[in-house]
Amino acid sequence: MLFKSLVRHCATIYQRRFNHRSHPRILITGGCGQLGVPLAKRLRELYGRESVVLSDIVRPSDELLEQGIYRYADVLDLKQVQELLVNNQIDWLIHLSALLSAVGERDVPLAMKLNIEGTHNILELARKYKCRLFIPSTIGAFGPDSPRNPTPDFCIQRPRTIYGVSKVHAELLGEYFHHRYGVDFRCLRFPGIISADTKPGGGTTDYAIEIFHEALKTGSYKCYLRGDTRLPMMWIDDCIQSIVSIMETPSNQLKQRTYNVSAMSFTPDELAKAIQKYKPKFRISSEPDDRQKIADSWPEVFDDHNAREHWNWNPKVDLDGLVQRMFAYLEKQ
Ligand SMILES: NC(=O)c1ccc[n+]([C@@H]2O[C@H](COP(=O)([O-])OP(=O)(O)OC[C@H]3O[C@@H](n4cnc5c(N)ncnc54)[C@H](O)[C@@H]3O)[C@@H](O)[C@H]2O)c1
Ligand SMILES: C[C@@H](O)[C@H](N)C(=O)O
Repeated sequence: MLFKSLVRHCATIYQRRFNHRSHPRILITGGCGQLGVPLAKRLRELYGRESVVLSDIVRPSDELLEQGIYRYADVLDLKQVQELLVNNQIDWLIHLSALLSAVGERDVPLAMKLNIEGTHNILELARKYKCRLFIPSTIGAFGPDSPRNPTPDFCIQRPRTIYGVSKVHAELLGEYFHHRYGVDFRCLRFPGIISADTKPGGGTTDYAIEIFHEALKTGSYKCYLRGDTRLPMMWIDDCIQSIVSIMETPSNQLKQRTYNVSAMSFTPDELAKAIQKYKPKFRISSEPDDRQKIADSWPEVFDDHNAREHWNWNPKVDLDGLVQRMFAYLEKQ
């Protein structure tokens, strides 16, 4: 007992003196959303409960508080985030706060503030404190002039949503900070992320989650996109694994700083067919709204061969696997 605590004490002194840790200390901004909650859970499994500080501006659930450290932090307040970085000796900064595509179009001034000014604050802090920085981008960073099937990493990007514009801004500024100041910036462009236990935050791809809840509740779903609207999608566990993989990849192995990652592409009609294997009576109809125009400007199929080649990106879940996982979780509730 005495020997063990002596060893622990020496290890702490060693780590403090040489600033050497076996695990990174991580701060997640906007961490109470669809991606942040499962990401914090996975990072705590990998690096220890105390290594991850989850932050947001919302009141966390009791369950979330029990899982580890939570701190209030508004990314528009640089000093607040700075204090957290310094006090917790943060090594990795994972910046998730953002307004998504559909909600962004409803409040452009707020989207500009949060997605652009918030990102400026985070980049400045990553530069000052030499943090490894992850900012997710999206299929929404492409627009109607981009090749849509497939969409490669490098091509014309002229998005028509404030969300897309703010994400291209983040990609370019992150890469600029990397080249100009040596910031270890890493960015993945995600497709629509599908999860069962966390809710989507107001994007164009949210239908692919809502449809499961309605299938169980009413047996039918009226989709706000046309039945033939093809979009890239990904199961949440693959998304979380992609973040862990890119963050763990040695910097010199990354041949670019922004990568497409994909797993599958489907239309509402194809998803409905896959659901009918479990719920044969399920019916889908469609009444397109403003989100149709957004979806029509986005990639249909994402080309992510660079991520696969450079750091072995390899998603595990396909459409059938996704449907099976959604029902397995939701039917237990
Ligand atoms: N979910 C997807 O399908 C998807 C796809 C591509 C990219 N992304 C990106 O991943 C990131 C996380 O997405 P998500 O789906 O978890 O979003 P979400 O909307 O579920 O969560 C965003 C969080 O940001 C928080 N937030 C809002 N204003 C804030 C502020 N001023 N300071 C700090 N936090 C604030 C919100 O409270 C919310 O919890 C975003 O950058 C998004 O663009 C998501
Ligand atoms: C695709 C992604 O960025 C988000 N789910 C949205 O639709 O806005």
